[in-house]
Amino acid sequence: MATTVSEAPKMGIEMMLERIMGAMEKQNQELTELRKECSDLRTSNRSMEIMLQNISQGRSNSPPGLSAGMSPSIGRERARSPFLPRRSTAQAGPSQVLITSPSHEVTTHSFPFPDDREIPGFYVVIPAGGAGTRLWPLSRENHPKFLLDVNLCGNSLLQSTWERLLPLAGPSRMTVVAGPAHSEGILGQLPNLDSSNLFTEPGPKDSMAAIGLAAAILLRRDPEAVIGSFAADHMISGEDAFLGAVTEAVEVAKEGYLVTIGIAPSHPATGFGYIRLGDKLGLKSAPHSRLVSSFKEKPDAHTAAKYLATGQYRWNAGMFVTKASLLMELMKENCPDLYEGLMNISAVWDDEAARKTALEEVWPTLEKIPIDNAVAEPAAAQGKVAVIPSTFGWDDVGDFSSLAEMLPAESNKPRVLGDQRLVVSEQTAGGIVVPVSGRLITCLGVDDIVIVDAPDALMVTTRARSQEVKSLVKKCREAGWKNLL
Ligand SMILES: Nc1nc2c(ncn2[C@@H]2O[C@H](COP(=O)(O)OP(=O)(O)O[C@H]3O[C@H](CO)[C@@H](O)[C@H](O)[C@@H]3O)[C@@H](O)[C@H]2O)c(=O)[nH]1
Repeated sequence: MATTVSEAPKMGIEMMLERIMGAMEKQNQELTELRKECSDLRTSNRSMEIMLQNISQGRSNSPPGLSAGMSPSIGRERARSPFLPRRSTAQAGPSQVLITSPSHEVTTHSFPFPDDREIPGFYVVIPAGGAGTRLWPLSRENHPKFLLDVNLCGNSLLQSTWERLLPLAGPSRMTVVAGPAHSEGILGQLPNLDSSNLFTEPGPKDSMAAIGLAAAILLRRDPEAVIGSFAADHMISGEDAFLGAVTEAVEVAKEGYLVTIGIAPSHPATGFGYIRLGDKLGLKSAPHSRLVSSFKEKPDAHTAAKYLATGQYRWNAGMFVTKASLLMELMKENCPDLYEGLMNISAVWDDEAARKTALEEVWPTLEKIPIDNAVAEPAAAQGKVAVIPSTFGWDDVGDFSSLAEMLPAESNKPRVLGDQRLVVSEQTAGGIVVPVSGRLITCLGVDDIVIVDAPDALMVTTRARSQEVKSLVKKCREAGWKNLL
């Protein structure tokens, strides 16, 4: 059809617009490519930096099973797992920690604290045992949860625990109890830990034997010692509130109590101890302290719900502050064989040959029991346990679901722990994806999913069942996959 005179300018404008749009699109494409090149360059620079750092520190080794990751855009950038911290605490500057409280409020804060809070005669004991199997395949027997930088903040959970408590005890009164398989890893991560303060146990005998061993040794070194045991693998926010609570706990411990720290419960969890608040102690130096009228370790769901409804209960944070002498007395009363065994071992601790013999002979005979059942429950019934109800954020990073809570959420997307570029998703809400192997992970329409993609093992579950990863690990063991656990 012929073009009329009135249509001619319109055609010209349309063509011009088309050309402009075309040029803009081309520019956009070029910009996208440039951005990608920049990002790749940044990544490869970072990876070279890390490689150089590792070479200069003689740390080119990777953990078995967590090595060589590949991705189309980032090549072989991951010589080691990103979940193993690259720095020891001596080299680490103030670190940012991303933490959630039971109310799921996420906060960040910096360490270290001012060092004028040291408490003379106060010793920190960090029992570091257990693999944290609910975080498999991130955690392994050789690289348990406490040695991992689970939220990629730059510090392992153990290093964060150390830095958090250092201001109260100073390096000479910081101690760790762990198995021989982890000694090297612990000393590597905590270069300021005095080797004589690393109490190596021949094998896992649960928390009473571990904390009791430290108490028995410290009691011989300092009969007036007040000790505080703090799990190696918890996350805490609100440093002032935390240090304040521990300082109050020490004051109460000096009065002859076994002191716990109480966390306001957010749901009827069955994996925690429950503390029933009793009367106020009325101590000037510890204004928040209260007596504990009962202590129940890990009640069933029904009982936990009943406790919650009363408003009278707190979760036990897994921290115990007490005179070393009182802890030993309580052990003597409630588990006399364990007491005797530990006293015998501690008597020869400083003589290497005698210690070795005592450990070989006595350790295997010791009762395997958590401190909560061994002494906290019976001592509470006798009115010997106190509590400082806490106001700080606390999480025991028990499983992938609690790990997910620490990450910022975006609607209709899973939370990604690691390289965001490796996860492409569509209508996938509420889950968590951990891309470790370096390959692309895609998901469509699967809500609340948990995907952990290590180079040698892929774990898929739901957030609701992430507590049960432990049983999956057991099954893998039975199926002959011990080398991957
Ligand atoms: N060295 C060593 N440490 C151990 C051993 N067994 C446990 N531990 C350490 O002792 C602490 C507590 O042990 P868990 O086994 O992790 O205890 P839990 O089931 O989490 O329960 C405890 O903590 C809860 C809070 O997380 C509490 O609510 C509960 O009452 C209890 O105290 C952790 O730091 C753990 O590494 C062992 O054999 N050896």
